[in-house]
Amino acid sequence: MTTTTVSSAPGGPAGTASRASAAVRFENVTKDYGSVRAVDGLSLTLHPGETVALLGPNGAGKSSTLDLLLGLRPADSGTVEVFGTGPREAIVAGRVGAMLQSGGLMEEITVEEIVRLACSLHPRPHPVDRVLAGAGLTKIASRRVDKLSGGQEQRVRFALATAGASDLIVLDEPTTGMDVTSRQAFWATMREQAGQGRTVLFATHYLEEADAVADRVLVLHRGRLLADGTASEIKAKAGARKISFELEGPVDRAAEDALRTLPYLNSLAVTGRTVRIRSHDADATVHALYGLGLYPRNLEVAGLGLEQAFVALTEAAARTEAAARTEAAAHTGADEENAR
Ligand SMILES: Nc1ncnc2c1ncn2[C@@H]1O[C@H](COP(=O)(O)OP(=O)(O)OP(=O)(O)O)[C@@H](O)[C@H]1O
Repeated sequence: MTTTTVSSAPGGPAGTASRASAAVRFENVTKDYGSVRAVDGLSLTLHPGETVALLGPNGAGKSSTLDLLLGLRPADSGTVEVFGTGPREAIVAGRVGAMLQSGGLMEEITVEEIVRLACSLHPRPHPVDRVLAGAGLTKIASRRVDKLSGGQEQRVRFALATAGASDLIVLDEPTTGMDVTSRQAFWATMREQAGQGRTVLFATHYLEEADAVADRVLVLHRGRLLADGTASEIKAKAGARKISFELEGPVDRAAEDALRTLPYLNSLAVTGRTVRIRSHDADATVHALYGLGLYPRNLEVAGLGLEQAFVALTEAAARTEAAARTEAAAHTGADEENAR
């Protein structure tokens, strides 16, 4: 049987004070859609003032996680708290602003009117002009919402998310469809919001945005947290430095065996005389390489981008899962064999 814990309000039982100081707290949260487990025992804490990127391949559970956080769907089990209360209480108190991926905007209403409406509904509204300017909408304030381009619609959604002084801003793939200039303006506004102490959580497929904007990166895979750290820490976890060089002669078995003894080795690929290595600590690996007496030439060391790190991590997780499935299937086969 699964249970959903009802979150406690601030000032409640012992232990609540530290819980309330977290902006977001997930504890062992699970969400199923029929036979699909979208969120699988997820635990995490976001602290006030953090800007956090939520990454993951398609279907990793990013939108489901945000839906749970916003109280749009109930968790099947576990606890979801926003500023120490349930998501709905936090939203009613005006503490959360959200920009979701889809969701139709009202029709036959102008940009200014819809923003004005959002401001009027917020318990702690910002001035309408400021919200319009922050989302780059001043020049198209009198245009009808149903006549906007996809990127302009995104900016309206952003304006709705920032209509008041919310403490947490949740954004699901916010810059999809925006041109480069709009994106830059968007992130400038977002940085301003974060600078005022707001917590910002955004799901994105643009890894360069996560790298440039986020203090912290969460990588989801099959509803589970695969990595949690700064962009640099995520890169390091994936074996973040690439080392390449050539050897004078062909790389024979002895040379390859010697290379495999290098410290902090994440992967080793040999093509003819060219050797490519991924290392968790390039300085230590290169230092040891010179100790092997192999005389590397044209040595290059390059950083792994967040994108490559993300691909490396998710592919490694998929490989581990596939190996576990194969092993489980082999066990099942052996059990059946033994039973005969
Ligand atoms: N309403 C739903 N009914 C059934 N299955 C769903 C529903 N919503 C999501 N799923 C499934 O749950 C899993 C997680 O989906 P989710 O949309 O949370 O992932 P995501 O990381 O946001 O993906 P994307 O990057 O493609 O937006 C997927 O397997 C998806 O097919």
